[in-house]
Amino acid sequence: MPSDLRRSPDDLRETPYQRQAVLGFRLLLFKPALEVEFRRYLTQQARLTQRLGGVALVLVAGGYLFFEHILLGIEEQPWSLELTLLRALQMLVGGVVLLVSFDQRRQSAFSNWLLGFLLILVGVIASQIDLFYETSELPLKLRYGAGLLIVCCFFYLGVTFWWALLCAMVILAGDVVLAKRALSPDQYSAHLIAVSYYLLLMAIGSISRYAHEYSQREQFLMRKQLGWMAEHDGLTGLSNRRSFDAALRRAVAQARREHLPLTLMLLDLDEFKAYNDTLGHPEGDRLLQDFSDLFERFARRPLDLAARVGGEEFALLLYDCDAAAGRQLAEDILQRVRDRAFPHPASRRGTLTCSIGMAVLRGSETPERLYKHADDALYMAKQQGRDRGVLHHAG
Ligand SMILES: Nc1nc2c(ncn2[C@@H]2O[C@H](COP(=O)(O)OP(=O)(O)OP(=O)(O)O)[C@@H](O)[C@H]2O)c(=O)[nH]1
Repeated sequence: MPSDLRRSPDDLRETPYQRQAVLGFRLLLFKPALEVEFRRYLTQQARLTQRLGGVALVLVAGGYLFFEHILLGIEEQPWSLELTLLRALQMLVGGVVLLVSFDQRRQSAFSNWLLGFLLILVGVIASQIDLFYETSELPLKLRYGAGLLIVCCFFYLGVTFWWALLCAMVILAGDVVLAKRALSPDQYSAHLIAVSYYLLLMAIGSISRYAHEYSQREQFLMRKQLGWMAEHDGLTGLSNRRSFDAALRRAVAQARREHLPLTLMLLDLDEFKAYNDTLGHPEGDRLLQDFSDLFERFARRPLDLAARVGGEEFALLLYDCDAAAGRQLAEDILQRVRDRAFPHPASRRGTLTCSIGMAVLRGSETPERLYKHADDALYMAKQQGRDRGVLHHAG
């Protein structure tokens, strides 16, 4: 595990990815919500190999069918029709794998078990075909098809380790059961050599797949962590300025298209420099975190966004919110901060207060202009004595 992922400093907000990295995943399982996300990631990663696997299965099964009919002349065998049907079924499964790999919407939800089931099906068919040859008098006998499928469980299709292991074990058990039924005691004893070879393949496949999936999980956590860091503020866990700017641009475009009001609120802690100077920077950081926990609850709708856009400056984007509703919400925030009474020994009140500047999107105003208006209103709130909200007026 990379050391920077393992670290979870007290002063930074821990992400689910860091938490999982600290907890570890030796059993190749994440916490349920993260596991769902990982499965989606895994299926996306395996899409190409699934496609190749599906095409390979159609070509290999089709190629064998051609070879068996044209070159081996299996028509004389009593099991010729069954073999043809089984080969056709293998080709059909290849087609289904191909289709599954293109069905992006449903893929991650059920592909793990569906692909596992298909692997078992093709594996058991391969066992049965091996046994046809084993009991025949043909000079050339095709063998070890089941072994090939055991290996395929661990690679190519993006099936998770435990599920792949279970599939491989079912194929192996199926092979043993079919062989016991179809072969004479002598033939069965000889067949056990193939079984031991399958066991070996299963062990090699398991070890390789375990190591591979472990590093895939590690990579997943790293990527997610990096993605999170690019969009969030490490101290408070709120969206950062960068993702806020992007959200603001999107919200302005959407509000204009839907003819809905959009309010931007900029909020600044009052006399925070004095707080830092009196209690120290680490206490200042803690206050920023506590304040963020309170503040982010005011982003209630799906398109609302709470962000930390500067040192002690926060922004709240309120979609489908007009001036009256924005004013009311600003009052609620100010009151909530007063009620929470964060001690601020260096302030006149003795507890923390904040100031809010608001602007409502007008006409063809740009996101930058909207931000500027909210910033001007915040400046006025500070000028008018702090602990208040001011709405920017046109003109
Ligand atoms: N602890 C801590 N302080 C920060 C952080 N970012 C900025 N600050 C401090 O926030 C303070 C902001 O000070 P000012 O801009 O003068 O604002 P203020 O003291 O709140 O005054 P008013 O806004 O006018 O009420 C500065 O002392 C910064 O060092 C941070 O991440 N952690």
